[in-house]
Amino acid sequence: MDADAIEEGRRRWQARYDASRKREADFTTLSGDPVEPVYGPRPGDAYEGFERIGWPGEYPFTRGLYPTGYRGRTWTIRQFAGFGNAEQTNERYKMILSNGGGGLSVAFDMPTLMGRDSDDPRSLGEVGHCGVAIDSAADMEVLFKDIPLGDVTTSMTISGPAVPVFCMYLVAAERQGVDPSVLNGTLQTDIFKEYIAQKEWLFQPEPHLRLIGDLMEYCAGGIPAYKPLSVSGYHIREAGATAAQELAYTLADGFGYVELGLSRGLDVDVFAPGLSFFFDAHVDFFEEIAKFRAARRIWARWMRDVYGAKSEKAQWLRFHTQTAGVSLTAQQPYNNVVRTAVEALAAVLGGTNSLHTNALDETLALPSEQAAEIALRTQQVLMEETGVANVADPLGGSWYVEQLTDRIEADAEKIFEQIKERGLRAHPDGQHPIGPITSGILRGIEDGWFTGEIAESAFRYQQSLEKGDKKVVGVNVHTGSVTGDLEILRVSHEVEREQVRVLAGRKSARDEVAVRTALDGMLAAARDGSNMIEPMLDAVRAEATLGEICGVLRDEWGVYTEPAGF
Ligand SMILES: CC(C)(COP(=O)(O)OP(=O)(O)OC[C@H]1O[C@@H](n2cnc3c(N)ncnc32)[C@H](O)[C@@H]1OP(=O)(O)O)[C@@H](O)C(=O)NCCC(=O)NCCSC(=O)CCC(=O)O
Repeated sequence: MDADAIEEGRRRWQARYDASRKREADFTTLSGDPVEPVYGPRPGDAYEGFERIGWPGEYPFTRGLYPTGYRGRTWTIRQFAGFGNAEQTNERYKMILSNGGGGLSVAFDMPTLMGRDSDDPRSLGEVGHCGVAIDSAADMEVLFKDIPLGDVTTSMTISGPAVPVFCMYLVAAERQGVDPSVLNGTLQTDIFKEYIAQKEWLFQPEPHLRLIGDLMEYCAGGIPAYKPLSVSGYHIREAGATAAQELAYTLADGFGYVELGLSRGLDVDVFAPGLSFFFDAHVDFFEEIAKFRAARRIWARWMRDVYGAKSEKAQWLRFHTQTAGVSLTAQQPYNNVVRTAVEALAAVLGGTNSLHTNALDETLALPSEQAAEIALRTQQVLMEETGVANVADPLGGSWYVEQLTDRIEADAEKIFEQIKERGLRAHPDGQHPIGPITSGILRGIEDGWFTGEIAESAFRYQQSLEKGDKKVVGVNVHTGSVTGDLEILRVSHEVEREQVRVLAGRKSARDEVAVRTALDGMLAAARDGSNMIEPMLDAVRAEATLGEICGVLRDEWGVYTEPAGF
């Protein structure tokens, strides 16, 4: 790009920056010297390929979504939390919010993630262990007791039974007297990544996609700020994918949901802002920063050029980041604080919108209160002390980071081509039921391609670790240690007994006829193809449990069994 065009861009950025609201904060270095909100080429310098980098707040958004960067608003500190029953988790949320957490993020226990009630025999031993147990709207009410749902953004990490859980959240809001249309938050809902990596699905992909389409339609129509999908690379990466695979599979999944919305006749400029993303921040500092920058650029280009999005918000890739659980070690666990800080810094330099920092004890158990506090404080040290929120995309223009960004983007584009080819193998006539990328994803799930590719990458990394080419402190290098064991959080099995007892009480107190009638209404909608959200809300209002709702649908749609692969 020639020097004049760069200057014109700088003037455009400056005008938008001047017109934007900024935080009341001291934007100088520790020594008191002023810093600019963003840096670019020196005036008069040309820069080849600058259109790929650009200025913060404008297409292709490589440098961030806002002209102000974090001067307008810092990232949301959103710590993923949940354990035991709704009451215990509610206390943890109040602790997080009173200590400066900016939003909530619900971790559910395994039975809830699989759409089972706490009294289901398959739930035995798992209730309240890896997250909070939620059986019905009554639990959801307790979970958010004294937390005004209209004022706090809440993320819920659940995909298989995401839609009934969303209905419970809506009913909890109704019972607080909050108008559901003002709710703002995020539901994970990303079923593609369940088949690819996380493995917590309920049905075959098609009925899941139908439910997701219903949800997108419902939110686009009535809850404009709510994000019904958090397209997740985190679990794909944690399963062993490379940075480029994480990026490409996740963005492809996102394209799949866009194709789903379009196939339902929805307006891309209306529903696309409801798609958000969730990435891993692994320990290779610069590669991660490049990955985040490439993510925004690729998404904006595809949304504009392939799917016809005209509004900026529909071209924006907004993302949450979690530091890499898989990088933490049980050996010398205090070192995990350092790893997490480095990973969190990469997320921030990559312009994350929201961030979770892992606790140092997470390889061993759910975080203790002390470990959870250190994780929270890690973000606050970055935000308040280091000056990283002063300048937008401070690594923009670094030869290394720009080349890494280009390389990861090119790698991702190659993977999109492979996915499209798989789609064409499934539909050689080019007649795709939802869209070309979706066909490729479904084919890749069916024939085990994604899982195979991820397993290959995981295997290669493990080999290099075992050969000592890659090093992990405390594991294959610097293994001697004088630090003692950690106190870890243990969730008592008493929680399970109590949850089952409370559930039995609620079931005996409800109007059984109302429950049956509502479940029948939901089944009728499942059969006649109409939008299922309203009838599901009725079932939830009648205190039908998660297991009952999912049970009706399992009976109707069947369950999914993964094909064996070698
Ligand atoms: C979009 C995100 C990513 C973030 O939403 P947030 O509300 O926190 O932030 P945001 O949208 O960026 O910002 C809030 C509002 O401020 C505005 N805003 C932000 N920065 C601004 C700036 N500089 N100038 C002007 N406005 C600005 C935004 O446009 C938005 O307003 P408007 O709303 O008006 O636009 C959302 O989807 C989210 O919260 N995701 C979290 C997902 C999550 O927690 N997942 C946990 C998975 S945990 C998991 O899977 C477990 C893994 C494991 O451990 O196993």
